[in-house]
Amino acid sequence: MTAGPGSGAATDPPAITVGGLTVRLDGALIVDRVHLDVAEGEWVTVIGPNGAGKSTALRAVAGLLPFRGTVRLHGRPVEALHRRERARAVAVVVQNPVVPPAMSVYDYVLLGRTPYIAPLGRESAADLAAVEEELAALDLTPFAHRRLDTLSGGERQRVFLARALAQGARILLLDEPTSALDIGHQQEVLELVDRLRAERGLTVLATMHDLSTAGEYADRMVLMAGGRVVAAGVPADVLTEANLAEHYRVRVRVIPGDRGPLVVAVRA
Ligand SMILES: Nc1ncnc2c1ncn2[C@@H]1O[C@H](COP(=O)(O)OP(=O)(O)OP(=O)(O)O)[C@@H](O)[C@H]1O
Repeated sequence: MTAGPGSGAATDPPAITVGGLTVRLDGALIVDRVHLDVAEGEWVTVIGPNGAGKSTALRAVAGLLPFRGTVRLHGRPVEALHRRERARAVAVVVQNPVVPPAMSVYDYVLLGRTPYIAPLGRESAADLAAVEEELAALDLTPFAHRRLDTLSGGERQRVFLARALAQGARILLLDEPTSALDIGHQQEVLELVDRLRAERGLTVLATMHDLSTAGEYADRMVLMAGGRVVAAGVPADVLTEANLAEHYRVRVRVIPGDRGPLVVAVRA
């Protein structure tokens, strides 16, 4: 399960190792003994119906939630990493982050550089250059001085991604990174992440609802339902009519496409 394009040398630990991951929230079992390895440079997307536990699993991998089991990032237990170390190792784009509404886009993206700035210190020229690079990469330069609360949903989503990229982490966790984007920006953002993955050797673990798009970009997919992994493998093995009918309770047709299976819901 760890093999895939961009895998590191045989002796390198996977970028992400998850073993027996179990999360309870307010006593309820939300993630149930999940195992998953993501190789360095690989893109794995977690799919599954609403409430399957995808976001919770992702947040646990990021070290943002207490869990049982193991989560290792480049071989190191996530809970052993200090805050700054963890932020240099893994950047997360959560769904609907709480943001200071009056903050400018520039200052918000600059927050991504916090793990590199000494406490009470000032940002360096390299920090400012990193912010400008990510703003340009996401077509956000014209918005640099706009307040966050004046942006459209899609513009905000690109700002969240810019902040995560500015963090310079080699692992990117993306929870529904394109849910607020129009089809053009959806493709633009995913292409950008894919290009940066190749250029910077990033490892991507994402959750997505658009199954065809998810299959286009992922090396491997994981289907979760009821907190458990119920299917895993290359997109063509996971995006099957039988899997989707069973776990989404919908009739679908899966058509072979140039870049992966195309999934279309059909009326009962
Ligand atoms: N504090 C909590 N106490 C109890 N249950 C919770 C708590 N927080 C979340 N849940 C439940 O955990 C389940 C999984 O939520 P999660 O957000 O991980 O699912 P998801 O697969 O990402 O769903 P979606 O596709 O809707 O975003 C949901 O049923 C949710 O209601």
